[in-house]
Order: sequence, then structure tokens, then C-alpha cells
Amino acid sequence: MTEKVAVLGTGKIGEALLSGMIRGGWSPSDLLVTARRPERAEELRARYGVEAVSNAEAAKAAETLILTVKPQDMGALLDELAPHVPADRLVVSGAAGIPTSFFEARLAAGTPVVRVMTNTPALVDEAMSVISAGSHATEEHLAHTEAIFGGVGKTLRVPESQQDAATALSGSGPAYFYFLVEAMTDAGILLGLPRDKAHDLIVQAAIGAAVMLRDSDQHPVTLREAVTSPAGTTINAIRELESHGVRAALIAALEAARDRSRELASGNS
Ligand SMILES: NC(=O)C1=CN([C@@H]2O[C@H](COP(=O)(O)OP(=O)(O)OC[C@H]3O[C@@H](n4cnc5c(N)ncnc54)[C@H](O)[C@@H]3O)[C@@H](O)[C@H]2O)C=CC1
Ligand SMILES: O=C(O)[C@@H]1CCC=N1
Repeated sequence: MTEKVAVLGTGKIGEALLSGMIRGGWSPSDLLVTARRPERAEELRARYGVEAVSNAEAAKAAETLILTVKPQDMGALLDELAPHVPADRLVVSGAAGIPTSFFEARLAAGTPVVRVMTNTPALVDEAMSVISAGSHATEEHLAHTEAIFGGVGKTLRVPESQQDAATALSGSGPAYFYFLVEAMTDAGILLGLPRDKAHDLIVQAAIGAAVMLRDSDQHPVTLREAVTSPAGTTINAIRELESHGVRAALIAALEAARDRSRELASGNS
């Protein structure tokens, strides 16, 4: 028997995962989706050839349920699902903040739950998906979750106590880089460059830096020092970044994201 996987609440993250699974070789006939709006269900059906069903039907038909609704909608989804989820289903949560104990308390005793924090680069198979086991999830459940999310990028197992920090770093992380590119493009405008050229220059600098960070085996400080010539241009920029407290701002920003992830733990805030 082929295993079925259902994505429940197929919005931005659910669709990114679904599209990646299909790119990675999953047959659309082994995938189910659920959506709140019928137009959205139809869109997913037309775009991917997957069947759109109700949450209850997904729970009955699929061995693995991947829940990708907003944290605030998770309680209502679980109320709807709980009577239909047999205890041998693997339930994977993609939601920020919500602990595995939240699911375990609302599902049949012994239901295996795995918590995953992925990110939007799943759309280009460059996601970072951080994975933690709930109290009934086994090695097999973790390996299965890694196989699914490994199709859209890298995976890393962490203790659940580190999930809020991971959410602040890699879950939200792409947004910080987009923000920096936006700000640096504005700087290019100030320096007299046309917007499209400023954008292209800074995006390519970001891609080059990202590839070197990943592939060079060198520490970020070493890489930065290689750019920073004595009495040169870069050190003048670095002095401004330090005097404006950019490092401290980033530390405070990620701490705020971590704290918000903790606040979302109840699923209804
Ligand atoms: N957007 C991001 O960068 C990331 C988001 N996440 C997490 O992924 C989850 C989803 O986020 P997004 O995809 O951005 O949100 P989204 O709003 O695009 O998708 C959620 C979808 O769930 C649907 N939905 C809500 N209740 C439903 C129900 N009872 N039955 C069926 N469908 C239902 C909504 O209509 C919506 O389409 C959140 O829990 C978020 O914390 C995790 C990592 C990154
Ligand atoms: O902003 C959020 O709450 C979600 C979770 C991580 C990225 N986006």
C-alpha cells in the first residue's frame, strides 16, 4: 500500500511543501490537501493535480497529516480533527510556537506528533526545517518527517526546547535578509543608482556572500576581514553599522521573535 500524506490548511507554507514534494517525485495521487475556501481547494487541484478533501476525510485517508494552519487556528482545527484521527497517524505540526504537548492533549492517547519549523525558501528547495519529536514520536517518525522536509532543503533535529529560538533564526530569518536588501537598495538610490541596478547589485552580493558562507568553510569574521581593506571603504561602513547599534538591534530583534514564538504556545493569542 502506498502511503498518503495530507497537508491540512494549504496556505503559503503548505503549498511550498506540497510543490516541493511533487518536484521531489511524490505522486499527486498520494497527496491530499485541505483548504478553508472552495476556490483555494480548486486552485490547488488545478495547479498540482492533488485531491482536495475535508479535514475529517484527510484524517481518515492519510497516514501522515501535516498541519500548516496559523497558530491561532490550530485549536479549532484540532477540535474538528480529533474525533477522526486514529492514534497510529503521524501528526506533523508546521506552526510557530505551539508545543507538541498542545496536540498530544487534544488527540488520542499515544498519537505521535512531530514539530517542524521550516521557512519559505522551501519554494526553491533551500528550506531550513528544524525538527523535534513529541513524547510518542519514534526514530521512524522523525526519519519519515526528515524524508518529507528533506525534499525541500536541509533538516536539523533539535530538542523541542530550542524550537522557539530556531523559529526566530531560520523560520523568520529570510524576512530579515529581505529587509536588509530593501534597505541597502534604498542606500543605492541615495548614492544615485537606478533602483533596478541597485537591486541587482545587492542581490548578487547577497547570493555571492551566501554561497561563500555555505561553501568556503571560513568563519564569517574571516570572510568579512578579507573585504575590509586598511583605510578602505568597507571599514567606514562597518564603523557606521557599529555606531548605529546594528549588531545589538539584530540580537534584540531575534530575542523579540523568540519571545513571540513562546507567546503563541497557547495557540489562541
Ligand atoms: N510564512 C512563513 O514564512 C512561515 C510560516 N510558518 C508557519 O506555517 C503556518 C502557516 O503559515 P502561512 O502558510 O504563512 O499561513 P497562510 O495563512 O498562508 O496559510 C494557512 C492556511 O490555512 C487555512 N486554514 C485555516 N484554518 C483551516 C481549517 N480549519 N481547515 C483548512 N484550512 C484552514 C487558511 O485558509 C490558510 O490558507 C503557521 O502556523 C506559521 O507559524 C512556519 C515557518 C515559516
Ligand atoms: O512570522 C511568523 O509567525 C511565521 C513563523 C516563522 C516565519 N513566519
